[in-house]
Amino acid sequence: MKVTVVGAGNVGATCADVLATREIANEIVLVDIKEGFAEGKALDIWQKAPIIGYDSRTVGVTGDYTRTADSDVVVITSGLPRKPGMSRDDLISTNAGIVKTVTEQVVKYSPNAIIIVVSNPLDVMTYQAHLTSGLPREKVFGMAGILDTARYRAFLAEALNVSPKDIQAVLMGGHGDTMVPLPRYTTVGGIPVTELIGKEELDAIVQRTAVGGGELVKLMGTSAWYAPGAAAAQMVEAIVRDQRRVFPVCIELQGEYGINGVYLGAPVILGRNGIEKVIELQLNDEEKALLETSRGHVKEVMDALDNMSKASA
Ligand SMILES: NC(=O)c1ccc[n+]([C@@H]2O[C@H](COP(=O)([O-])OP(=O)(O)OC[C@H]3O[C@@H](n4cnc5c(N)ncnc54)[C@H](O)[C@@H]3O)[C@@H](O)[C@H]2O)c1
Ligand SMILES: O=C(O)C[C@H](O)C(=O)O
Repeated sequence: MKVTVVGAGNVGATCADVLATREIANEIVLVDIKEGFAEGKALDIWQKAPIIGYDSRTVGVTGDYTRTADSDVVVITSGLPRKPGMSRDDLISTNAGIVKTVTEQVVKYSPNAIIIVVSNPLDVMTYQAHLTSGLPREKVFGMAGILDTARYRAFLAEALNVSPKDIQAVLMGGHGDTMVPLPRYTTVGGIPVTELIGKEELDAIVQRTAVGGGELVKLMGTSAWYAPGAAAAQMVEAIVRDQRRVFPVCIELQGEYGINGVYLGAPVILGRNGIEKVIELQLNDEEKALLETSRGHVKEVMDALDNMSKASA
């Protein structure tokens, strides 16, 4: 299997490193626009192979998409990360241009690839990749839900003093402060989380999760990369190994949850064909209201992207 990761910065290089270290693909191509940057990162990952013991080949290129030809999966991480004081939406004008150019090159050389978008603002950059590639929603979708649920699971594991491996959870909605927590569907080793933790503490964890990206931006001056890179690699793994994993993924809803034509996080089955199925949960009135708020916010930013595209046409 051949996997391309576009953007050899913090998230892209971490994703490529996890793909190589866990031998998820036998050939990994890292692409960046900065001269020599992807080549250096790929060489460094390859030189780690004898130490850790893996044989996935990593290759880096500067803007040479011929080297990415016939990739099975492409992960797009190119674009600016936010700085303290910024929202993800503030990145839209720069990153839309980058995601558009990159997607054009990706589909030119790998027309059959499945595309996973990571660049922010995530839901709208996934929409941009969909518009540019013309691919069906099953083959172009975004990574955010695995990261958001991982944060939630990590906070819960800390609060309950249990292994994060035993916490199962799902979140929905846009990747941002309007994400939709679903504590009703959170279990700890099969036990509903509400039996193990009080409402106040759980609400505080949900709130911390919603602003989890911002917490890290404040601490580091730029956004997170270890968990995001690993989350994108986990999606690649589900596809190349046809695992049919159940993950929350950013996908264009086409009537599910009563929503049409908006990119939002929802639980799906992920396998060899990309999105194998969108799972429709029975939401209660409170959850439906939260999802509607999230839909409204993402739709506004999608409309802003449409207006930008019209203005520049
Ligand atoms: N979806 C998520 O959950 C999530 C999580 C973390 C970060 N992100 C987003 O991912 C993006 C990357 O974050 P990062 O921390 O890796 O940033 P970074 O600055 O470390 O890396 C971005 C890389 O993209 C490259 N790049 C820019 N334009 C390019 C182009 N046209 N072609 C190829 N490469 C190009 C840059 O040279 C840089 O190396 C940001 O937009 C960030 O907000 C999303
Ligand atoms: O917070 C950010 O800007 C990056 C990413 O979306 C995250 O949640 O870590």
